[in-house]
Amino acid sequence: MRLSTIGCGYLGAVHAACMAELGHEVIGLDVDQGKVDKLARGESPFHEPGFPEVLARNVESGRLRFTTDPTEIADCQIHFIGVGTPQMQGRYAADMTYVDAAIETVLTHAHPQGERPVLIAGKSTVPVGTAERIAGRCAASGKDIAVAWNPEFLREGFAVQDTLHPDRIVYGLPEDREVGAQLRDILDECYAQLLSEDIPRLLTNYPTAELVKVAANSFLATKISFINAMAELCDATGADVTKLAEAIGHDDRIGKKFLRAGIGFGGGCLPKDIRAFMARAGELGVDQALTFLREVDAINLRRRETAVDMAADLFGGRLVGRKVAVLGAAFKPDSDDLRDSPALDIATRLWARGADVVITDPAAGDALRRARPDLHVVDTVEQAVKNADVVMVLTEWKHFTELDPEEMRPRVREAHIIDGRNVLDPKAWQQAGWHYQGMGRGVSTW
Ligand SMILES: NC(=O)c1ccc[n+]([C@@H]2O[C@H](COP(=O)([O-])OP(=O)(O)OC[C@H]3O[C@@H](n4cnc5c(N)ncnc54)[C@H](O)[C@@H]3O)[C@@H](O)[C@H]2O)c1
Ligand SMILES: O=c1ccn([C@@H]2O[C@H](COP(=O)(O)OP(=O)(O)O[C@H]3O[C@H](CO)[C@@H](O)[C@H](O)[C@H]3O)[C@@H](O)[C@H]2O)c(=O)[nH]1
Repeated sequence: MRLSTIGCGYLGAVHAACMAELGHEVIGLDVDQGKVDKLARGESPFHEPGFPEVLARNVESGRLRFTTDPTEIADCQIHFIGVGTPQMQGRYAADMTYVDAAIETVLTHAHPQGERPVLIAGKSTVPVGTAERIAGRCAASGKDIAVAWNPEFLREGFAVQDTLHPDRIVYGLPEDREVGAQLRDILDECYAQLLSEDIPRLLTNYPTAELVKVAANSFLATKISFINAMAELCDATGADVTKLAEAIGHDDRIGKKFLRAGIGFGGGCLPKDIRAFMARAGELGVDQALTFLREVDAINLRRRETAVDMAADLFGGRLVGRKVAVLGAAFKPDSDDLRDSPALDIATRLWARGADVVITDPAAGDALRRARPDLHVVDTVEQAVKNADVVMVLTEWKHFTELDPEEMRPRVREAHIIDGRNVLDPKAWQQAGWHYQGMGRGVSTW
């Protein structure tokens, strides 16, 4: 099939390359000339394991192309919408201007031919009601262009694997059964190879598909904030939240995943998605249903200040003149994404309280230098920790979790380590002479 992906960021570029990997002919359209030039050369504009290989292979084969010229999407059967839906400045709601612009691009340049409608398949995370609104806009255009909502659940760091082996596929379809069945068949043809692997495929109406996405992210965010609330209790009582999470996680009904306490969640999805969901619930007059998400957000943001206070408390509450080595800038390991990164936020707060902050990240260094020229960014852990008064592990890159405390000890001025992700072995660090502090990890011989 001939497909387009409108928006070639973390989601769209990976989706485009993976669809080409499935044998489709794909054109990726983006408004960012620099990004398109890189992608067209087969070079990844961001850090995502496994993506460079899939990208290069499919660009080379000619099945995958990238452009800024919208006329090139004319004869595609499906247009996947993967543009951003960021939080609006100063508000909780999602900024829908990019989605609306992408839809206008398709309506202007797509040329439906033959018996089947051209399909707009929305992958961006949007407020419930968007698909219906866009379908209305398509109908008004007079062109034979229809809409399905096909939310994306990939995780950064696992984007290729998650796109090629998703744990479920959801199609939000129009209520008209005949039209809906036609759109279902078009998507089935696109995903035939995935569906042959018995991946669950759920057919829903538009609002259900849109809600599935934000409900999933709200649940994940809630799980993380729940365990971080428990971390606060652990700090107040000397209990160990990592043991607590392990113990409750043995109950299948709770499960072990997403119970890692620490400095909390960030990234381009969870924080802005729960806020946009609350804003939309308010518009729908059901804001009370989601007031718990305010608490989820508040608990999450509190973790960042808690980490800063932990560092300050080591020096009687004053960070002025203290050298803090921050290990990690990206919002999670195996990514260079700095959007709403707890690590970067903490580094900024430390700096604002007068600390001499030196930060390093195995992948996000260049992006960090561009985004934050005010911060002192270095290439290596050795440079970062040199003469540090406290070392903070804020992104759990393997590179950091495997650090040797014995080898690190002579490099620092004062041997304080704050484990913002609860990923280090406290005993190993203590035995090497460090004062170790986790987040809600207490001090226990057990
Ligand atoms: N990043 C993820 O892991 C992920 C996973 C699932 C869903 N999502 C959702 O997918 C959407 C995209 O997220 P992302 O992380 O890829 O964002 P991103 O910022 O990395 O990418 C968005 C891209 O869209 C481009 N763009 C903006 N307006 C355009 C237009 N009119 N025409 C063509 N291109 C345009 C931008 O230049 C950018 O390259 C969001 O709604 C997000 O919530 C993201
Ligand atoms: O137990 C945990 C698990 C995660 N995190 C943090 O939570 C954030 C988000 O992590 P993760 O969900 O793995 O990353 P994303 O790539 O943002 O993926 C989420 O957001 C995407 C965009 O909507 C969805 O597609 C994915 O399904 C959803 O997991 C990161 O800062 C993690 O450090 C924790 O603090 N504790």
